[in-house]
Amino acid sequence: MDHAAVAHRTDLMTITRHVLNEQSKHPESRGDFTILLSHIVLGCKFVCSAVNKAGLAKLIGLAGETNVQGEEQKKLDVLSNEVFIKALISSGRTCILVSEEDEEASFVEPTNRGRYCVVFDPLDGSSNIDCAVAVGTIFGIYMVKDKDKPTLDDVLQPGKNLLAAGYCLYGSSCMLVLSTGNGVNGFTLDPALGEFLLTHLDIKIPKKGKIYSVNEGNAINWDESTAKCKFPKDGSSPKSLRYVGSMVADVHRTLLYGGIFMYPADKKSPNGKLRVLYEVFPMSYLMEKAGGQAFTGKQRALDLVPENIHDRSSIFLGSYDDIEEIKALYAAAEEKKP
Ligand SMILES: O=P(O)(O)OC[C@H]1O[C@](O)(COP(=O)(O)O)[C@@H](O)[C@@H]1O
Ligand SMILES: [Mg+2]
Ligand SMILES: [Mg+2]
Repeated sequence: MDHAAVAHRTDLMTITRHVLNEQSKHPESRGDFTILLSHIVLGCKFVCSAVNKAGLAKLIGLAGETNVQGEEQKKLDVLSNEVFIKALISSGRTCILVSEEDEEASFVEPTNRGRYCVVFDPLDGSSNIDCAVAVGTIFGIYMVKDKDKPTLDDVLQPGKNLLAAGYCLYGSSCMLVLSTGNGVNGFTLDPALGEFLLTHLDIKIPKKGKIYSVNEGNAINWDESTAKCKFPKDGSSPKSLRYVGSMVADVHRTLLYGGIFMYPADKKSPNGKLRVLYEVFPMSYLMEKAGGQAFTGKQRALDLVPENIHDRSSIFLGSYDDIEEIKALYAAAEEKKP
């Protein structure tokens, strides 16, 4: 690593400095948000190092427990969950925590409580952990109405009320992609410095893409509209299929290259597979902030109002024009219905 070259770069923007710059635009801000984000960043660094050495540290394989989704938990699911819960509570800025791995929402002790609710998927793409394929962490942040009287309604809010959302990709490089409302930025972890540096400023998804990402293995259970999604309306050649099976990796590629990521509802899973609060909402928020769209097959994903913390939803997200075509497909199918 040519540190001298790095040191001379004027844009040596760390994620902390970026968030502080954002904070300075809000004179009323007390820095709570910045402190919360710095603890999420710490959690991501910890999980990144654990993922990188999973095979060495005997972090491969099952933990021997089953989570509320009925999924067998991987050791890294459990470790990542513990790391984020500890980091979020020790920030002293959180009030309610919702994790994919915990059946119930956690209400932080009043003595150590803050104003933010964090919904998160500590380790996304669990099926890929043991084969060292890219995985990630997904999070969304809401504000509690009254931190002295927090209720589940503070998290069962539509996604459009999110204050911020992001994900951390543990892939060939470790990247944290974040939006606090103004645009989407990407930060790459410099392993030597241990710092996330700004490498992708103001990410904008291409208006149209050549790639679609879906588990084609479910195609047999799809309805007619879903089966048509990969075929561009203009009759040009079908999009190319790319599917990692980790939502973070598939959405990250979609955000940078354009196209569609989808996990549609089907005969087998009438509500789709992905969870509204800590998968669908954060990714939909980022997609919209980057100029794309997120659609459930019926409505704008961020307008959904979840009834339970582990609700699932069908989801199509990606390039603006591609999602417009999918919305037209579903609208046409709706019109044809008797
Ligand atoms: O194996 P399938 O049915 O294609 O599902 C893959 C999807 O499930 C997930 O792995 C679910 O997330 P978790 O790994 O966090 O449970 C997504 O990352 C991914 O998009
Ligand atoms: Mg997940
Ligand atoms: Mg998970």
